Amino acid sequence: MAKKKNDINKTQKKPFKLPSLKLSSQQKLIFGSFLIIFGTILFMAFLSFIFTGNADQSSLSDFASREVKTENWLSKSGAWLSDFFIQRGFGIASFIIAILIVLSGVYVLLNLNKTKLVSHWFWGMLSVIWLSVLFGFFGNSYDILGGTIGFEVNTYLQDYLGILGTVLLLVFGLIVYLAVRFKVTFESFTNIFNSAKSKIKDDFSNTNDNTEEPVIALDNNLSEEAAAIKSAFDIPLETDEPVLVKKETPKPVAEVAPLVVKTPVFDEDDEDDEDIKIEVKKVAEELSESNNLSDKLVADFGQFDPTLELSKYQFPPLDLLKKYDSEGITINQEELEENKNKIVETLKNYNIGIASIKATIGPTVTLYEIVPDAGIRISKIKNLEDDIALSLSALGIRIIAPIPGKGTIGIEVPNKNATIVSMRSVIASKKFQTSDMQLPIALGKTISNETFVVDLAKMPHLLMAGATGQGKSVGLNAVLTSLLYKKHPAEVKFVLVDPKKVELTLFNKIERHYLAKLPDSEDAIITDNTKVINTLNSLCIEMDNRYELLKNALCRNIAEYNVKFKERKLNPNDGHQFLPYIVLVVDEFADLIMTAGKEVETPIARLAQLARAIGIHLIIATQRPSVNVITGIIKANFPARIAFRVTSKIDSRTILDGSGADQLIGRGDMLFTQGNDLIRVQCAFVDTPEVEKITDYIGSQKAYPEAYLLPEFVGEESGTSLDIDIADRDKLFREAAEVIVTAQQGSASLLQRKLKLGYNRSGRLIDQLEAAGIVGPFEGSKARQVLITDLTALDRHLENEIL
Ligand SMILES: Nc1ncnc2c1ncn2[C@@H]1O[C@H](COP(=O)(O)OP(=O)(O)OP(=O)(O)O)[C@@H](O)[C@H]1O
Repeated sequence: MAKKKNDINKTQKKPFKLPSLKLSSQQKLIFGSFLIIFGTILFMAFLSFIFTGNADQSSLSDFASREVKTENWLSKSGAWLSDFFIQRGFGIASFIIAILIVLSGVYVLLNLNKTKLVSHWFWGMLSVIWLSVLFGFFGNSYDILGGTIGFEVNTYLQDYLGILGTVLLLVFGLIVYLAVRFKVTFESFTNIFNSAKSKIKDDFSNTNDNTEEPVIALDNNLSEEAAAIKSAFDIPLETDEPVLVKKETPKPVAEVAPLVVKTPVFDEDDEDDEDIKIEVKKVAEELSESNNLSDKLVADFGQFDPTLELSKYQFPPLDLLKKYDSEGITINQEELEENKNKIVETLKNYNIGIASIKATIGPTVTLYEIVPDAGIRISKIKNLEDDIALSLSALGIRIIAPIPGKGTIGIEVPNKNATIVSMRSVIASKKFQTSDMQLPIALGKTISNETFVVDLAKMPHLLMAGATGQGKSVGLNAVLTSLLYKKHPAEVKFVLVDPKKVELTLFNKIERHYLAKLPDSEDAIITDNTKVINTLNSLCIEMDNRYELLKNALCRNIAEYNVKFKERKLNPNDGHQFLPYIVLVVDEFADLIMTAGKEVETPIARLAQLARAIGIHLIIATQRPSVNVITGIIKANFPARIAFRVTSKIDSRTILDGSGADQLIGRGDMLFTQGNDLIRVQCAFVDTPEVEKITDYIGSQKAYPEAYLLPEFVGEESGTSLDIDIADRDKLFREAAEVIVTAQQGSASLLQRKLKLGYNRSGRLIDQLEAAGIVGPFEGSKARQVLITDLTALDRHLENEIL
């Protein structure tokens, strides 16, 4: 068994592989052009040698001497090279070598298939040898024809085979060459012969007006053999009328009979069979090509570039952002010492000894890490928070006991002079510039003065809370600015909800670049609460539509989907398109939830639960982080939270599930969490004039014809009660009825799938169908009963309704 396997392995030919010689583009240019020039030099020298070879004969021995003149076009080198290749080598067949060298140069330069080049060299050199041996016959009178090698090999062969034997050997060599190289067969010879013959015959018949007689006469003159060859060729030419005449003529019947037997047509058929085989192979190749249509498209047009429509778009330059004088941390040694002493003393007062203390200076706070003496309870230090704050006479002291993963206790003490973390410094940081995150946000700097960059796509939604005046709006602007500096308008769209009507208005200028809106709305920035509800529901429809696209494309998330689309594996005719990320920003969420309640909460919760995979991300900011604003369902779906300073411990608990936010010092001092650790960050500061400059810069550039349009949402006003007026029915009512009747299944999710609708609209459609008596009432988890049996009955039902 094993042996058999081995045999099989042996018989399986491994494809010939050239040793890979990797050349850089520059090396290819140098090497390729060298070969082309060298080959051309050889060619010119050889050509010149034919005329000047004799004259230069004598000068070759004095190659080194400058006085000796040569007549070759390429002087001494030309004369020497020609003598080497032609006189002492292969004779005039050496021209082929020059051509092969030029060809090699072209292959290297254009990076063509090297296996083909090897084949050219192999067959080229065989031709050189064959020709030089052939020309060797004339070596005595014209020695340059075959060169020394050709002459010597020829005479050697003649010694053993004689002239005739040598000629036959060369003919045999030629046959082998033609058969192997050009796949010439015996039939192709006969075909050439036949076609020549038929041409003569055609010419002959064309010159005679009376075609019938001479053809018969010609046939009569044919020998049996010749007639057979003729018929072999005539049969495929169906329009060849003289042949028909010949077949109908009774006279040559006797000849026709053996024709059928002897006719080489069958041989030709056999050959045809072989051709068919070859064609089958071709079909297979074509098939494989069509499978890799996307590869071909990518090879022809390159990957799809979503930024093409605004290919000249310029990202805002760094100069638009302000530099601050108070930037850069200055270490105030005195302050450090003073704080350290106070900490040590305070702890000593409570009998807590310290083994070591270390300080890390951040932009707003300094972290003192202490290692207490062995045997000290951590809770004891934690309880001293207020006492330490008192003794340091500073606001915003936070004790982290212990610092996760470090085994030390941290005491964060605000610096006397806080430094501003400018947006410019975080945007310019290497960490942000080189990040390959999908939606990178440079939030600010950590306590150890490192730039803090997070990926919104990973969060996947963000909840921001903080008392008024503590830096929320600046935080939102920092988030939006980060995305503007990193993402092309084709890659991200913002849906901005701003009930305060002032904070986000600046972004109006980039409406046609970066904003998304409802088809019928005038302003892209939403300030009206009813419009917010429509927009949120529209986003839900967009989400459902995107899920449908992802499902059809067999992708798990938007990143995979977009990669597939860029690789041209998804057909735009099937509704596929490049999907930009959508970032929904809601400022003053409290205001919204107070006025719209469940109507806002439901779509927000739905988006928060489901939208992460399809690239819709939510950022919600609120002043009042109370439980009736940040409800359980919202909290559960927003694992990433930012807390600016809040006024009470309760608020801190609502937003962070723990205290800490109440001990912040304000002005952009914040705590960030993504589920586990709390990270203290100084938010980057971006002022309104800076945002204005950025939006002006972007707004002045070429834009899309309009903002990114979200799917249309038919609002609740269209009614949900069961006594729905016929005129108020949804535009898709009839279609929905047909879907339900055809499937005999009264479910809203069926409509959602088939008509690509959102949850709410399909629910409303079902209500309307119920009101129209097409489906039965709601039956809990079961699908509703369909009361109409088929489409004809449905037509009748709807017609009666109108009457
Ligand atoms: N990151 C920061 N660095 C320095 N100063 C800041 C920072 N963030 C905010 N501030 C200061 O705090 C002030 C108020 O900030 P901001 O307008 O963002 O507060 P807010 O929380 O949005 O207030 P409101 O809820 O009333 O709109 C700013 O004008 C600025 O002076």
